[in-house]
Amino acid sequence: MPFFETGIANLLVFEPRVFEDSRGYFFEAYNSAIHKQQGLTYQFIQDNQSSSSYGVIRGLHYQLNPHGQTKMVRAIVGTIYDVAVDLRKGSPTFGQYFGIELSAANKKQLVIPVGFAHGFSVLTEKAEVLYKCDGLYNKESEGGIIYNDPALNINWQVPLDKAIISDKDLVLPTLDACKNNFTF
Ligand SMILES: Cc1cn([C@H]2C[C@H](O)[C@@H](COP(=O)(O)OP(=O)(O)O[C@H]3O[C@@H](C)C(=O)[C@@H](O)[C@H]3O)O2)c(=O)[nH]c1=O
Repeated sequence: MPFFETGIANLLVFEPRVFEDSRGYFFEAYNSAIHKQQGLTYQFIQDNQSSSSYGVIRGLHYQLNPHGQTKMVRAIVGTIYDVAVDLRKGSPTFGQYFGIELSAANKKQLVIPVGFAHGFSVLTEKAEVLYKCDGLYNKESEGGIIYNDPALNINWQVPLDKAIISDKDLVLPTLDACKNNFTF
């Protein structure tokens, strides 16, 4: 199976089999049957794409239930450091994060279940990120955690004094300040 554990339950890395020949390469970026064989039964209904320059940090974001989203994230241009924070009530890894480089070159994807906050930093001059979601965007359910929460202590792998961050993300609360709102 092309899925690998991360040390956080149900947070998985997907590594597709890549077929290379004289024309270039081919791979299945998503095949629902392979996910079903792994016991993953979500149905993706929204695809998002964003482009960012070096030093951008987006996140950490989540949507509250019943609008929580499973996300399957990859970089199709450049390299990102992708981060998922476990927000699931009662999880032995609550408040812990997993980070991984996802790149156009390594073709890895992070499968992030409902109950995680998600964010990424951009490690190359430019990165384009594509992610599938099994729930639609719901502005009223959006929530987030500040990228530099000392309790999370995320190493974003870019200089934080030069990071490019949206006004919205700069005023997000710490995990401690919002943890009682979670419905996961
Ligand atoms: C996320 C989203 C945003 N938008 C709009 C709202 C806003 O005007 C504009 C930009 O939105 P944001 O600033 O929230 O974009 P961004 O900061 O890239 O938000 C994304 O960050 C990553 C880390 C995630 O995990 C995503 O789920 C999403 O939250 O796009 C949609 O129309 N649909 C969507 O699904």
